[in-house]
Amino acid sequence: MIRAGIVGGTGYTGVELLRLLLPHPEVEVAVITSRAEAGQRVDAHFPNLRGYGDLCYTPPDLAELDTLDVVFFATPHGVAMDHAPGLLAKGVRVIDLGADFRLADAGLFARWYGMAHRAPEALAEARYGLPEYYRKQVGEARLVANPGCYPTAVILGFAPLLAEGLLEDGGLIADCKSGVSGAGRAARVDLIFPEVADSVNAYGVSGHRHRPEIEAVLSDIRGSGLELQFTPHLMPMIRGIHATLYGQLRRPLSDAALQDLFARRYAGEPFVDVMPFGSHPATRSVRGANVCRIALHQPRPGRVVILSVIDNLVKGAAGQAVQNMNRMFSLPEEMGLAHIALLP
Ligand SMILES: NC(=O)C1=CN([C@@H]2O[C@H](COP(=O)(O)OP(=O)(O)OC[C@H]3O[C@@H](n4cnc5c(N)ncnc54)[C@H](OP(=O)(O)O)[C@@H]3O)[C@@H](O)[C@H]2O)C=CC1
Ligand SMILES: CC(=O)N[C@@H](CCC(=O)OP(=O)(O)O)C(=O)O
Repeated sequence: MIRAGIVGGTGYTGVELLRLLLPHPEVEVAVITSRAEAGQRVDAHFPNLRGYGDLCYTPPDLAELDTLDVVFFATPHGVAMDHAPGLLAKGVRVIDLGADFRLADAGLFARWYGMAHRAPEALAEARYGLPEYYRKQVGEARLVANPGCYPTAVILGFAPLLAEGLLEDGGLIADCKSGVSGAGRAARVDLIFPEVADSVNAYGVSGHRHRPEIEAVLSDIRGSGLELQFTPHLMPMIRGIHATLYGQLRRPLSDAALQDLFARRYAGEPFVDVMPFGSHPATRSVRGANVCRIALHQPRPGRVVILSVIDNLVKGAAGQAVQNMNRMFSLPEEMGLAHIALLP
């Protein structure tokens, strides 16, 4: 059995990790941390986990984490970078659901996250945990940077066309909507029910920290630098990300050729569903499942619109982290991730 620890076990992604890892046939969750709830039973706070053991929260303690096989950091940025080097030195593998190791360039990290990177050596060895594009690297990694939720939806949608050099540089747009759980569980007035219900707003239009992540990864996949407009919106729903991606083709492609390109690129990928051409995937169709559903449109010749939906807490966070763990420990990638989305 893989002995796993979760740092940040009271947040939405930490609890989602528990939902996926407690029934995982090859994993024993040995440590779950919370500073605020140390000593409390996990299922006293999260009754959906009753019947899955008697785990209690402990304070984050490096000596205890040192003894594990893998530690997941489901913490705000700036936490994992302080612990990862010590854990790696003890042979513990690390998966960070936060942003500490996503931007390979420490200068870029400092600019967007407002803090100097405190573990540049670990940053240099971290691998970006999007198995559909970095499967081999994830399999060999000791430290995996789990992608951001918006970047997962945007990259999986844009990458097949960009990798083939089929999109013009100008006019790449990612217009995205997120459920409120994307902002985490910490109390904030702008996230209480009367503030978010029955209303929609854009935010971060002039610059959101996921933009450099998306641009860096798509540039890497394409093999040359690119820029895009990323516009996130907060939606009055709990889970889900819906990305509407706009691009202009460099040369004419029929609808059937477009569809075939995506179908071939994601053939055999257990967690990417290329829907019939012209479909309109709903976030509801991925709720609770580790899947990204993609649909293609070409409303006018050359204008491509790609729709990509994920559950931010599953394929956008905890599910992808388990997929990465499976890969790092040479288990089948689908293990423990066979959930069908909740409908309605
Ligand atoms: N929500 C989402 O949809 C997604 C989130 N992410 C990222 O995953 C990470 C976790 O997100 P989320 O679950 O939403 O966050 P939450 O705010 O819901 O939870 C944060 C958790 O981290 C713990 N924590 C906070 N500060 C520290 C610290 N200094 N040391 C140790 N533990 C700490 C908290 O517990 P306590 O304070 O009691 O120790 C809590 O359990 C973030 O980096 C986020 O950006 C990534 C993709 C999607
Ligand atoms: C709705 C909402 O507020 N979403 C968050 C992004 C999700 C997240 O947690 O950020 P990471 O993926 O970088 O870890 C935001 O826009 O800041």
